[in-house]
Amino acid sequence: MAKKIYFGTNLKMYKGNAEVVDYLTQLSQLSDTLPADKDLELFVIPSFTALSDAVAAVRSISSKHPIMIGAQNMNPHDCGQFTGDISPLMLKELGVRLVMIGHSERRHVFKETDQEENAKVLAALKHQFVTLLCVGETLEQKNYDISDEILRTQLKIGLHGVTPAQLPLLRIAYEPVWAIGTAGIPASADYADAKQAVIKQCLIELFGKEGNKIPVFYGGSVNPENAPELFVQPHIDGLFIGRSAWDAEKFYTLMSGLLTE
Ligand SMILES: O=C[C@H](O)COP(=O)(O)O
Repeated sequence: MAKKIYFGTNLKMYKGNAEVVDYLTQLSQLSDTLPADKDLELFVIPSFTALSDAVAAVRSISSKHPIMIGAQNMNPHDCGQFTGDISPLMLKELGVRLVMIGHSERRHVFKETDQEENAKVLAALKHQFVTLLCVGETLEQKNYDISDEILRTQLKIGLHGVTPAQLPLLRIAYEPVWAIGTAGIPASADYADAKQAVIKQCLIELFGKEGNKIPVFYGGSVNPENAPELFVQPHIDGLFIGRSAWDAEKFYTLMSGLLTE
């Protein structure tokens, strides 16, 4: 069977509700024209305020490749005294299917720890969300040549207590912090692939041969120029894109170019 291919985008704090609905309407129509014989998982992760209408928008358009809607963060508790936070039950109620945990901006701007990411991962899996754990080293850590240790630590703590039965819901995104966003320097395909191999090896150590089935994506300044080389790397199962995917047509063009090559 052909290998499953993954494409996703995190809209960060850039699109309001109306803009997300327009974007998803356009992207759903376009995704329907992507090659029907490809096994694709497409996901879009908008801000919390757009989630309800985002779910409705993708449900209202039939596409051969439906888009899964995800949340950018989640409190691990079902309810409680956590003003300003959003619980798994609230996301479930809206029909959200995926939760992203430990994005670089959550870790470095909001100072979330590996232990906090672990509590969120366990809660997301308990509630049957597709659970996307992001990992990645900072430039300082890269310069100290401790990237592998950092990735292994983030995975070993972040995934502590995950059971083999939960693995089909798990996704990992490797996003080197220095490669992300407007100030980011894209990782070379060789570097990205080498780190993805470290991640895959660690997943095998944690979960045995089932660990090798966990999809691992690359993210960090993916663009139309570097996507083709990244996409064909042996340890990269999908691309997780920011800026280059925020225009539906450009995202579609990037995906269709890779799928028809
Ligand atoms: O969540 C997505 C990543 O942070 C990548 O963003 P970027 O492609 O704009 O660097």
